[in-house]
Amino acid sequence: MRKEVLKVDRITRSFGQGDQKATVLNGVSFTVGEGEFVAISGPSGCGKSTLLSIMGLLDSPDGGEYWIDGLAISELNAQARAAMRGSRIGFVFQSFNLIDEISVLDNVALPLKYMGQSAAGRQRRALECLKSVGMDDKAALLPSQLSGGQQQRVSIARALAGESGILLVDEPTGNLDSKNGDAVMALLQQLNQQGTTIVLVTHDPRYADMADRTIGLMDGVVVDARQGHDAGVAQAC
Ligand SMILES: Nc1ncnc2c1ncn2[C@@H]1O[C@H](COP(=O)(O)OP(=O)(O)OP(=O)(O)O)[C@@H](O)[C@H]1O
Repeated sequence: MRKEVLKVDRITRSFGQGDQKATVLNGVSFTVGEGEFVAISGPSGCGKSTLLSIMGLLDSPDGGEYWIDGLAISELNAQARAAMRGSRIGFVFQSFNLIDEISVLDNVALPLKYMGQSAAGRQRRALECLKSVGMDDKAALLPSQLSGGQQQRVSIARALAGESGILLVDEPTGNLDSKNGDAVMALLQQLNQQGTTIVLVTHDPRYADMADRTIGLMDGVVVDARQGHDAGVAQAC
C-alpha cells in the first residue's frame, strides 16, 4: 500500500454571488499515494484547473478539507502554507510562465532563492535539474530563444528544483505540437518512474492513459473515470 500524500476531502468551490453564483466543485474527494501518477480529466470548464489550484495552495476551497502529508491545510497559517507550497509542491502550467528577461538557468534557480539557498547552491541545483530534463546545454539562453517544447522542459526543471516530490501539472501539452507534447509526457513518465508523485490535468485521453489512474470530473463531482474520459474526448473533437 502506498503512503497517502494528498487527500482531497469533500472540497467545494464557487465563484460569483447571488444569481450569478456558480458552483464549480461540489464535494470532490480522492486521495493520491506517494509515487503515484494520477490524471484528472473532464470537459472544458468542469473545474480541473480550479481543483489543481487548490491542490497547489494557490487557491482555497469554500468547504471541505485538503491534506498534504496528513496535515490539514485549513489549520495552517499563511506562513506555514507558503512553506508547505515551497517545500512540497512543484507546479507546471500550460503557458510555461518563464521570465523572459532572465536566463534559463536563472529561471530554474529563482524559486530556490526564496527557500534561502546560497547563490552557488542555487546554480548547482538549477544545472542539475536542467540536466535531468536534457536542457543543460541551453542554460545561458533566454526563454524566448527556445521552442515551446524546450520552454516546457525548463518549466518542469524549475518545478523539480525545490525537490518537492510532488508535481501538479496543468495541461502541459496544451501549447505544444504533438511531437513536443509526446516528449514532455515521456519526460513526466520518466520522472514518475524515478519516484515523483504526479497529478496531471489533461484533455488528451492518450496522455491520461499514461497515468496509473484517471479521476473523471463532471458537474462538480468525481465521476467514473471513463465518463470523464469520454467527455474529454467529445470536447477535444
Ligand atoms: N477566479 C475565477 N472567477 C470566476 N470564475 C472562475 C474563476 N476561476 C474559474 N472560474 C470558472 O470556473 C469554471 C471552471 O474553470 P476551470 O478553469 O477550473 O475549468 P477547467 O476544467 O480547467 O477548464 P479547461 O479544461 O477549459 O481549462 C469556469 O466556468 C470558469 O469560468
